[in-house]
Amino acid sequence: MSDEEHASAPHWSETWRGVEGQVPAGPAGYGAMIDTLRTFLDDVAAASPDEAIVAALTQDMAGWSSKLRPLAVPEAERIFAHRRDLPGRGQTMSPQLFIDEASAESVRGHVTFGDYYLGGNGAVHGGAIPLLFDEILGRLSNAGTQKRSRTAFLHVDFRSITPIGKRLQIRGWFEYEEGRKRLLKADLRDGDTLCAEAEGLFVELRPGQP
Ligand SMILES: CCCCCCCC(=O)SCCNC(=O)CCNC(=O)[C@H](O)C(C)(C)COP(=O)(O)OP(=O)(O)OC[C@H]1O[C@@H](n2cnc3c(N)ncnc32)[C@H](O)[C@@H]1OP(=O)(O)O
Repeated sequence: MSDEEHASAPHWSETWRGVEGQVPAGPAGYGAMIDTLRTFLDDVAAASPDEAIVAALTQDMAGWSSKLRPLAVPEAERIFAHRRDLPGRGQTMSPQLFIDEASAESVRGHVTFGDYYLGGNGAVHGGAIPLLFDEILGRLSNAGTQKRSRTAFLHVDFRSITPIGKRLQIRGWFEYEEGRKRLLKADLRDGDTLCAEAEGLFVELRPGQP
């Protein structure tokens, strides 16, 4: 998907876009580069390359690392994971989350775990699913007029296998707020099948807390 297609896709509600503030513009094509990186990681995970391909790939990747290393900037100036206008925030640590509907109280979206997230026997790795829940609930906790919070705990129940390569539905919502504490819940479904559900406590940061 091109940056233009990303930008016109109905992914962020105005509510989320408004509260999440400015995003770094970044160079044209950044979203497409991250999409290519995601596909690349899936291809690496799925392939059984021969020795020549492994050697060539290692050399190519090392070449790109040496081009990128001198371009490193401080965290505040980084683009990776800061493009909140793009599905998946322009990062590859967690799977690409597409938001279909969002408000300050709840959010609904979809996600497909590629081969990169395979645990075994066609099931998504058990560590990749909490990443997704933390992503969606962390963003929801900080939506609306909320002050910034951090995850204090994230409890995940794995109810059935989460399949690789299938479009899954994800929802998140506020349960309650009490002082600085916000309890949020989320679930991940494959059609009618509940794959996993989560409960997270997010604690509003005091001034000066990192
Ligand atoms: C765009 C980005 C999207 C992705 C978002 C991702 C969000 C994240 O993952 S953040 C990274 C992971 N989280 C962290 O690193 C947090 C590390 N922990 C901390 O910084 C602190 O422990 C923090 C801020 C959570 C709480 O510390 P502090 O502010 O001192 O709170 P504290 O005063 O101890 O507790 C406040 C209340 O929360 C409760 N609480 C705090 N931690 C817990 C916990 N783990 N379990 C249960 N209750 C807790 C306390 O009991 C207290 O309750 P009450 O007011 O009823 O007495």
